[in-house]
Order: sequence, then structure tokens, then C-alpha cells
Amino acid sequence: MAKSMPKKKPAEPIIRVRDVTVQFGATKVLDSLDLDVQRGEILGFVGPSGAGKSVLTRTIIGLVPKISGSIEVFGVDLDKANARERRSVERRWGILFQQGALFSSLTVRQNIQFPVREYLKLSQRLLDEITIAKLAMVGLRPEVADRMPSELSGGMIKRVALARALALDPELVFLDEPTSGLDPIGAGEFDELVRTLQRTLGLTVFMVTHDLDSLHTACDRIAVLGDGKIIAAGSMDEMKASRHPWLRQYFHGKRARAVAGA
Ligand SMILES: Nc1ncnc2c1ncn2[C@@H]1O[C@H](COP(=O)(O)OP(=O)(O)OP(=O)(O)O)[C@@H](O)[C@H]1O
Repeated sequence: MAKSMPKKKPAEPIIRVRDVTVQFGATKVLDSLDLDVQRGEILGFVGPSGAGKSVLTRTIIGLVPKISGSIEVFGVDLDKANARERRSVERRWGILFQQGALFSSLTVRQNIQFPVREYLKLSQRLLDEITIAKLAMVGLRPEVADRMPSELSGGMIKRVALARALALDPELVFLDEPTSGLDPIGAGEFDELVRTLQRTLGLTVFMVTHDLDSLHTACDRIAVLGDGKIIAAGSMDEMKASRHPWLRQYFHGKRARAVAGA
């Protein structure tokens, strides 16, 4: 009897955005937008400045109200979820925001422990152990725990912010322009770190970025936002093959040629 072929695991959306419209006054920023983010992938989310990348991120996590559409995260429709269900979904994601990455008046230790204290009641000893483990995970030494954010380099701030985003062992991480402000070497190292963490922890990563290097080295798939919708989604090769004017400019422009070494 012929052996049956192993079944390919079906794609499983961790984030499912359907028909989402977000408007500020008379301005529609997102217009009936659909997007899926699959379990285990690093999705790079790009688009022109002001297109609404941060707005979509903030809408998914519930900080910006939508006027229509639905969003499911981990299969839970957040509009229909009660407070307890919402909290249990929120506990499964970590966020690294573009601005104000760390609380400036708190030490590194307090920053990392902040989300843990919000959701769990743990002894100080355990909290300190988690802090040191998360610092190690992002390549920082334990001594960093007692520094203030003002005593850290830009790259270290991003790493601590990532450690904080990982504090609750999330399955899903939102990164809003994580490499902005870093020099190319620091940015490259950060991309490597995200890639390693995604592989070792099985993370799903939703990464807003302008950084072509990140798209090349860190992302499995790219989604492009334009005119309030996803105008393209796929691999880097598919993006490069697109005839859409913005994609052509972005993926074949001077900067893109420099990244590709052409
Ligand atoms: N709370 C708000 N009230 C009014 N308008 C807003 C609000 N938040 C965002 N916008 C507008 O929505 C649009 C999209 O902003 P957003 O920050 O999402 O763009 P972006 O694609 O992330 O841009 P960038 O790449 O420059 O960070 C902008 O025109 C912005 O001014």
C-alpha cells in the first residue's frame, strides 16, 4: 500500500485582521484592510512614512479604535472578549514601541520587571532571576540591571526594551522600528538577535521597519501598506518582482541597490 504523504501543517494565523477601517476626523488611515500574520514567522511591515503602520500596530493591540472590521489575535476577537480574556491575550504578547522605549525614571531592572508585576505576583528573588535571564537572552550582562536608561547606549536601550518585551515569555512580539537610530552594525546585530530569538523561542514577530537590511536578513515575509490597504505581501523576491511603483522605487532604488551590494 502506498505510504500517505506527510500532511503539510496548515498555516495558522496568529493575527487575523479583516476589513479594518480606522479614521481620524475626515482622514481614513486604514481602509478595509486585511492582513494575516502566521505563527512562527517574522513579518516585516513596510510602507511610506505616514501610511499608517504604527496606527495598524496600535489598532491590533487595542490602543486605537477602529470604525469597522474585526481583529483576532490567538483566535480571540478582542472586541468580543471580556476583560479576563483580553488580559490573558495581552499577557501572551510583548511590545517594543518606537518612541519612549524605556521608562527613563526607572532602572533597567525596574523596566524589565514592570510588565511582570502587572500580570504576576512573584517574589523579588524570582523577579530578579527573570531580569537577569532576560538580559542574558538579549546579550547584556547582569550589571546592566542597576543602570538608568540615560547611562545606556542606543543599542543597549533597544536590547533592554526587547528584554522587557520578552519578560512574560510572549508567543508574539510587536517591534515598531526596532533598529531606528542604530548604526548599521548595531542594527545588523539587533536583527541577528531577533532572528535567533524567533528560532529558539518559536516567536511570531510583527516588525514595522524602514530598514531594508532588516527585511533582507530578519524577515520571512513582507507586507506593504499603501492607501490604507495591503498593496503587496510575500517574500523579498516577490516584492522585488512587483511592478507597483512604490515597491519598485523602494526595492530597486539607490538605497536598495546599496543594501544588495549592486
Ligand atoms: N491619534 C491620532 N490622531 C490623529 N491622527 C493620527 C493619530 N495617530 C496617527 N495619526 C495619523 O495617521 C497617519 C499614519 O500615522 P502612522 O504613525 O501610523 O504612520 P507610519 O506609517 O507609522 O509612519 P512612519 O513610517 O513615519 O512612522 C498619519 O497621518 C498620522 O498623522
